[in-house]
Amino acid sequence: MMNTAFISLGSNIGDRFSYLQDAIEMLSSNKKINMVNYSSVYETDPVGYEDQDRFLNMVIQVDTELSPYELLEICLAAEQELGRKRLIKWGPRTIDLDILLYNQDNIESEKLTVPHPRIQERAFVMIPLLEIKPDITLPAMDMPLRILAEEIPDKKGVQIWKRKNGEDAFALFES
Ligand SMILES: Nc1ncnc2c1ncn2[C@@H]1O[C@H](COP(=O)(O)OP(=O)(O)OP(=O)(O)O)[C@@H](O)[C@H]1O
Ligand SMILES: Nc1nc2c(c(=O)[nH]1)N=C(CO)CN2
Repeated sequence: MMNTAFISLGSNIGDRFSYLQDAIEMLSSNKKINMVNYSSVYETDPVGYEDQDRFLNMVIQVDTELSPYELLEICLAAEQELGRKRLIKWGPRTIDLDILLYNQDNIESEKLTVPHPRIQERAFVMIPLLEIKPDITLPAMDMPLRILAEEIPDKKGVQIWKRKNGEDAFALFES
């Protein structure tokens, strides 16, 4: 069965854009993952732990035959491969991949919580997510995220860094 998932990517160490590109290439190289869409790349003020460099953040949409747990394993493996180290909670990282949504499923287990529990607190997630899916609704919410996000906190801390051009899923990385 084909499933749709939204994944957020973030990086604030080293060549941040290359980490985003490499992570997307790793996910796309999996035969069971198809890139469907992606947002512009945003430069964002750090949230949670503030004494660190600004992030590049973006959101991608994929179609996949993988279960949510298999998709998580692929994301964690890509993080490992790209040198992610967990030193400080919410601290600097070469790459962070979070599963925001998987269809309209609600998943709550030790390993995985979907929808990602902090979507609605994070302008750096909501702005790119709404860019690619303006009418998105979170499961068990009777209102589109766009309405819930009208009073997005810290909107000023999220600025376009590289604008998406065209609909081709790889155009972003060609220019
Ligand atoms: N929706 C999800 N997407 C990715 N990882 C998740 C999700 N829900 C739970 N996890 C678990 O969280 C762990 C990763 O935590 P991590 O250190 O990346 O958190 P973080 O990205 O720093 O913080 P935050 O969760 O606030 O974004 C993974 O090992 C995974 O098992
Ligand atoms: N701007 C920004 N801040 C963060 C980010 C992130 O990706 N972007 N990730 C965090 C932990 O998941 C904590 N804080």
